[in-house]
Amino acid sequence: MTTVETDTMTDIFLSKTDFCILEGNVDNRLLSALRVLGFTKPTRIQALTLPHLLLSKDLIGAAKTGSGKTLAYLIPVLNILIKLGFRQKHGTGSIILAPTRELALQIYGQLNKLLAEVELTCALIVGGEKKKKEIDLLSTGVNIVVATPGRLLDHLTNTEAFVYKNLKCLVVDEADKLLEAGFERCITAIIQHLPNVAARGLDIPAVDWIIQFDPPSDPKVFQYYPGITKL
Ligand SMILES: Nc1ncnc2c1ncn2[C@@H]1O[C@H](COP(=O)(O)OP(=O)(O)OP(=O)(O)O)[C@@H](O)[C@H]1O
Repeated sequence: MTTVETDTMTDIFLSKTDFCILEGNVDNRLLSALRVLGFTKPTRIQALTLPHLLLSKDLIGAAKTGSGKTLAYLIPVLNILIKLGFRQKHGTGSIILAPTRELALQIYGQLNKLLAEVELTCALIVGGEKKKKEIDLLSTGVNIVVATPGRLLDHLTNTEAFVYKNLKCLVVDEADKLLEAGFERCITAIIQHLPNVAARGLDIPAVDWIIQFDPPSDPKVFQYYPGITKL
């Protein structure tokens, strides 16, 4: 897709065309999962972000709770890994970070629904669960990891069999909450472990798109996104 095509796709999406517009750009099995879920039209944040994320652009998106942000990033994340032919031997291609177990579980639930017809593997790595079980799981080569920060950092540091050198996407869900919860140091340490992501950092100038149609009431919140506190 060129930029013009990207803009056109956004326009078509915003004029309430359905997910069929993604045919040819998104794997049919993902589109089929969307149909099974009964999702026909993208929400506004999905319409605004999908054309960019499908081109693997870096993006910060802000929209109110319940607006469909999870699918907005899950569809492109899965599509990228499918396109690249990710198998268990390639290890983890995407990490999705969430501030709480509850949110991580919610994301994991949506992820599994989208993966109904796809062979990618996924795991939920959250504090409070048995570490040995997670180590065994990570050792099998898990393509998508949904995690809370503390437990993820623990595995990045201590689990030798955790293969993440092929990582392609890092999603920081509810980044403002992650930092509110005092995780900033932990997230910085996580990013230092990650190839590609660490090299580029998460600086605002390195982000291709910032899509924000429902900004937080206090703009200062943006000062606390990971990677920009030094600005
Ligand atoms: N295109 C769509 N059409 C219909 N329903 C959708 C669509 N996209 C997502 N949903 C549903 O809308 C609900 C809210 O979506 P989601 O949890 O992704 O919102 P969110 O913006 O991530 O919320 P939060 O800020 O709480 O994480 C979910 O039940 C989801 O399955």
